[in-house]
Amino acid sequence: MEHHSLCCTVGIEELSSTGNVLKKATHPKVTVVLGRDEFKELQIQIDFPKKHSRYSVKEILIHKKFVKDGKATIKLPAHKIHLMLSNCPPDRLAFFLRTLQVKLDCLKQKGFVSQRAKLLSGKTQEFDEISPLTLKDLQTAHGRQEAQAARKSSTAPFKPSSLATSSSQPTPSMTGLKENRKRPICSQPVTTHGQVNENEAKRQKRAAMMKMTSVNGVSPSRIVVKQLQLTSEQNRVIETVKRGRSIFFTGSAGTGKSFLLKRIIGALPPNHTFATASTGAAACHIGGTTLHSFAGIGSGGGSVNQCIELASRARVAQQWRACHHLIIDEISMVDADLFEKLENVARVIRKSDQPFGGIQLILCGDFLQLPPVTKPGEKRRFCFQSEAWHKTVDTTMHLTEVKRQDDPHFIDILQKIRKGLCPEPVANALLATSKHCIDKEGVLATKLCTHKADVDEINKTELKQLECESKLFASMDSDQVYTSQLNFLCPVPAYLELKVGAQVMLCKNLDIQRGLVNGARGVVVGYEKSNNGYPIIKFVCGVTEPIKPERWIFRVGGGNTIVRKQIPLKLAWAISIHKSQGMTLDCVEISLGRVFEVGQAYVALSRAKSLAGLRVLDFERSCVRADPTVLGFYSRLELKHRMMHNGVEDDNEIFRPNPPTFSAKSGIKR
Ligand SMILES: Nc1ncnc2c1ncn2[C@@H]1O[C@H](COP(=O)(O)OP(=O)(O)OP(=O)(O)O)[C@@H](O)[C@H]1O
Ligand SMILES: [Mg+2]
Repeated sequence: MEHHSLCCTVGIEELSSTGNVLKKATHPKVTVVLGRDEFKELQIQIDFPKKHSRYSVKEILIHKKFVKDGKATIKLPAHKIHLMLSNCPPDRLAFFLRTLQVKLDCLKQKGFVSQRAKLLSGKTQEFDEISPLTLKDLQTAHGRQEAQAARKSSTAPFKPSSLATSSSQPTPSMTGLKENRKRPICSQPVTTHGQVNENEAKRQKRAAMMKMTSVNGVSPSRIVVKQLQLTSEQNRVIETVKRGRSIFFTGSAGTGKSFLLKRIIGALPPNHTFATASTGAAACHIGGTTLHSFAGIGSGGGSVNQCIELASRARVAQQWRACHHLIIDEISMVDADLFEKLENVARVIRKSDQPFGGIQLILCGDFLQLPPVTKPGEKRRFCFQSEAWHKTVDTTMHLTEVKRQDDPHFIDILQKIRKGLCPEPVANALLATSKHCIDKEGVLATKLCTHKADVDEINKTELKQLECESKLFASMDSDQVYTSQLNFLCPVPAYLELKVGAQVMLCKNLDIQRGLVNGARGVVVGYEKSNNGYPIIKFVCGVTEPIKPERWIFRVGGGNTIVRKQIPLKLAWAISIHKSQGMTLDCVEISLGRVFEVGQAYVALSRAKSLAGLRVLDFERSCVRADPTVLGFYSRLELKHRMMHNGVEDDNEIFRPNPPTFSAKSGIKR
């Protein structure tokens, strides 16, 4: 169902022969279906409440610049029609457009039935939903694109730079296209997340892809799926979300909670989905905004009535009313008081007696990581201790497969630390890391500090000590009015000062396969000779390459977005443990002498991908602490789960905090 239909808003523009708009109508909540007619030719059908319209598709133009925002325009020149799709779940829209494009390419390869043959056929009109994409379709379409590229390049003068783009448009000689077409390949359907339906099909697909790689030198993942696949437990969470349940999903650090949230965001309609997190850094990981900024209740410190008054301002209230799905990452840092106020505000502003005013909540985090910030002397109350939590959250699910680390020994150490346990072997293993030499070819380990003042001091001093000239890179912000908001939300500064030798960290996933991922560590080794003079970074993963500006887009409510374009780097001699929450780091040095918070040591240690990439200084067993209230909460959940399901896993609630399981890479079975 996912590949061929879209439920969204459709604007239909009818054009004159000169291209002027004659008529325009917008239809919210209609279904756009991709199908085939009786001649197996492509059709787009729009299902309105009482009728449908069909358009045969032979030539199309697709504008997909805003697919990530759930918007695209399909131009059908033969019909003089523009279909403007909006409020589509972004991932689903991307897959729909891909299906449309690929199926059309395949059809063009095969050839259309002539008008005369159609008239003479006497067939009755039919409409069948289109079949899912298969590897064969993808290859056929890919072959057609290559042939087009080859035709273009045979007429265009040779440009050396065309080699640089060959990774996205391989030439036939590079891909061995001919051999490729003859090779038998599986033709199993591919789903939204690129999974084929059967295990055997998976195996065949992998084998086919491996063959393609070896012959073509082209990454098959580029041809087939760019996205990493979800684990089965991640899939179960996404299915529960799609069923409309208000859910809290938890799991230890690195089990892919934020990763999954991004997929959930991609599966929900953007106009009604608000992605937030308790901190700016965490919000940035999921491309959202802070919970405070969404809620529009200032710091949340006022009384409930004051909060309601603040949230009643037109722009904020409109946001609350538009929200059907509220996502909150790093929920552990939201305290009970704030959660209760938000629940109250939601009911009043939305004029609904339902919990949270009927909004579906998608909460995610690990309460054994950083807790809510409290003032001295204030009693801490976690949001799971609130009445509002019990009223709202109807499903709790647990992710158990650790994806950040793949060494079972290190995962085991981290699991103990998470629960506040530090037996002697664990302490010894961590103490032994103080001798680790983790600085690699000029890339020094990032220091994780307990206090922010130390971070600023270290980065400033270290940069100053480099004797060469500095270079300043200024960001391009969509609107100067939002610069301070962007400074808060965006991981990269408005002005990035670099010097050769500066320790930096990548703040965006650029190329997962090559290790250019958010948190990847590197050092500045020079600048491009071109006009732009972008910094050339040598990364720990072995890649050395210039880093160009990237865009960060933040939804600030009401469908509005603010954008910053900047080099995706920040100084990385040091960062604070609070800022590091949610990150994955290559090489880390942690000073735990001044730990002041429960879960702080766990957050710091669990950023490292491996023990080998970790150096712990001033380690004392006393710095490992877990909050007893949280431990109680998790044990109660486990007990409840055992009692309800007698150890049998249920679709609605999974709770298996013990023991941790490991990703396939670790080689340990669950
Ligand atoms: N299904 C998956 N396949 C491959 N990699 C994955 C998958 N899920 C998560 N990852 C990777 O695992 C790492 C950790 O994921 P993520 O940051 O989402 O974990 P988390 O549970 O949010 O951790 P934390 O509690 O520290 O915030 C990331 O590098 C992410 O890309
Ligand atoms: Mg996370």
